[in-house]
Amino acid sequence: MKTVVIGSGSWGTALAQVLEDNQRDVILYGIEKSEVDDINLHHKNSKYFEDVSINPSLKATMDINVVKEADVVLLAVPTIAIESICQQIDLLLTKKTIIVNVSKGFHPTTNERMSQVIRRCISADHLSSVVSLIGPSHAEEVIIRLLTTIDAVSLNEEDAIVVQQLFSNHYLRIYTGSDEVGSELGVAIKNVMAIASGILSGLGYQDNTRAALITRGLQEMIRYGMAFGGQQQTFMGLTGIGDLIVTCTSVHSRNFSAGYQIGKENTVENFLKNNKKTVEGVRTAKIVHNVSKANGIDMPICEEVYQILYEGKEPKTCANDLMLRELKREF
Ligand SMILES: NC(=O)C1=CN([C@@H]2O[C@H](COP(=O)(O)OP(=O)(O)OC[C@H]3O[C@@H](n4cnc5c(N)ncnc54)[C@H](OP(=O)(O)O)[C@@H]3O)[C@@H](O)[C@H]2O)C=CC1
Ligand SMILES: O=C(CO)COP(=O)(O)O
Repeated sequence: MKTVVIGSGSWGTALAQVLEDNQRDVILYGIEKSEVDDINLHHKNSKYFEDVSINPSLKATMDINVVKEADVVLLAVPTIAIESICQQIDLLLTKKTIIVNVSKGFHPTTNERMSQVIRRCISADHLSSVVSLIGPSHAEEVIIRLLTTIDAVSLNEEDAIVVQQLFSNHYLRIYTGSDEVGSELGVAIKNVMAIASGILSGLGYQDNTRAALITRGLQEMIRYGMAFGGQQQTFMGLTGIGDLIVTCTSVHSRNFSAGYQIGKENTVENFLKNNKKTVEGVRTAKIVHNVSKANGIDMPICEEVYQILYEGKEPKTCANDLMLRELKREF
């Protein structure tokens, strides 16, 4: 079974190495010559992993035609690039292919989940199914083979099992799941919560506050997810509380780090001016704001993050406003 991993960034490189470690037939496609050369010539991807050595058998290419022979194509690009990469590869695919999504967020203008974008852009003749490989997993840890568990979520159980078998090994354990809506909404919205968690840390709040944020943030994720047909149980799993914990508590998280800077400076200004990293929660905050308003879903934490990112509200004021909302029962 031939797999092409598209995107030679942090997550694409780490997942391609998993397949190479598993002695699968895999090639990594990238658009950035320096990253591709670094992998092929130095067995490193220094831009993302400094001096970590990667499996020397892993090969990268800048030739997109490699997808022509693929049985599985894994898309490891930011959400904003998913539509264009799907349109590009649909012209090249020659058979029904399993498309693996690992991106966490929504289409920037249609608000679709990633599997919806993929199904819209890849023609039925070329698509076996979409499998989302998602859960608590920082690339920085997977690249050095630290123990990690994630889900292969698909409406097609057979293909979810194919992906589970392909990627599982002694340091990466894959579970399967079928709640596409709940899982994709969970991993998208947790990025907004991670920004909030970083903001609170930057403001100087500590363990009590973070526990409150994670617990009440999970309630918001459940409320939003169930409004669109997600199952409550899913939010208790790897794509819910699992991914929420890892991103709200880790310095590896770009969403947490972005929030930390914003909280520390008590303003979003410098972050918006200088950020070059993939911080998916920024766009997600806007989409969650629009969709929750349109559907009457109460998302107070997400709303304050939106106010900070898009309306210039001061982080300190947001934290105070959240605390002084009308008192109510927990459940
Ligand atoms: N990093 C992680 O730990 C995890 C990330 N994810 C998710 O995975 C997705 C990708 O993130 P991540 O790998 O971290 O991002 P990175 O920013 O590390 O890498 C993204 C890569 O995609 C490349 N790229 C952008 N557009 C295209 C395109 N049209 N065709 C081919 N390559 C393209 C970028 O190239 P260039 O550098 O030239 O822009 C870059 O190499 C995100 O949605 C993220 O939420 C999920 C779990 C873990
Ligand atoms: O999704 C992730 C971990 O599960 C990666 O988080 P960041 O995008 O915040 O780095």
